Amino acid sequence: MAETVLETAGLTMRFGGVTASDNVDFKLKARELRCLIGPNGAGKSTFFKCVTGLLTPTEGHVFMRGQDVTGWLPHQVASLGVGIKTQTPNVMDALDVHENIWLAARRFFDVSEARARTADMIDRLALGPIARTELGRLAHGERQRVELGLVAVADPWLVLLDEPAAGLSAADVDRMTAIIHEMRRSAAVVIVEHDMQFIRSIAEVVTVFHQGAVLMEDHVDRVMTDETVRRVYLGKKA
Ligand SMILES: Nc1ncnc2c1ncn2[C@@H]1O[C@H](COP(=O)(O)OP(=O)(O)OP(=O)(O)O)[C@@H](O)[C@H]1O
Repeated sequence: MAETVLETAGLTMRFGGVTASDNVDFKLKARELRCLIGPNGAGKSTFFKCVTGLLTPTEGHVFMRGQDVTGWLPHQVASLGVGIKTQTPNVMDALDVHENIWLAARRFFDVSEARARTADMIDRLALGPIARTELGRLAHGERQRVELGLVAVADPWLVLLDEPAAGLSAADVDRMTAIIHEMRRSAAVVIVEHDMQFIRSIAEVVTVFHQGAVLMEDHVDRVMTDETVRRVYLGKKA
């Protein structure tokens, strides 16, 4: 049976009187892809932040490959070999694409390995034409592609992505999908996403959040046709 790479047990986060994450038990297997969906305020981001170390849960635990990482900071979680893409860009605008990817690779590999991986990533992401362009000058879709490159170049075994398709064109979403599929050859992937078209195109098992708790966890096709999910959380158009 595939190894469980990410698990939460009773994960709870309260902000004053608001229970943003409510006793969430979650399990993800090696090379599994899981989308987290739910309406605004359902608790997806809070769950994501507790898992990535941006927030310390009020109660409960986060385990990665069996290790209790509850309360670890994001850079400590990342040092385990976990790729994290938050909604806040983690790039250096004054440096060019090549330099950004090189720095990300160098955190994990020696000089020659980092050099090879940087070149390979630029090639795979078709970033060659903009390799010497400063990040600050790139279009949104190009930046998102670079940010995914920063995650992928470290060869993570677990990838956590918060709204990777936000604001992307259809062509950029296609590229993003291809990159995610490629990462999945060696990594489990969690994606928090609003874009239903993207979810339909990429998702397998989907976890639906509502009021901080898990409402349903099933294959995307069954989730999309579930009456409760459709009526209450996705709207009739979904
Ligand atoms: N820092 C905070 N302080 C107080 N309340 C918060 C904080 N962060 C989130 N909340 C509340 O927790 C609940 C869950 O919010 P969260 O952002 O996790 O939901 P979400 O599903 O990610 O929503 P969205 O899709 O809009 O991003 C909401 O009621 C929100 O107002």
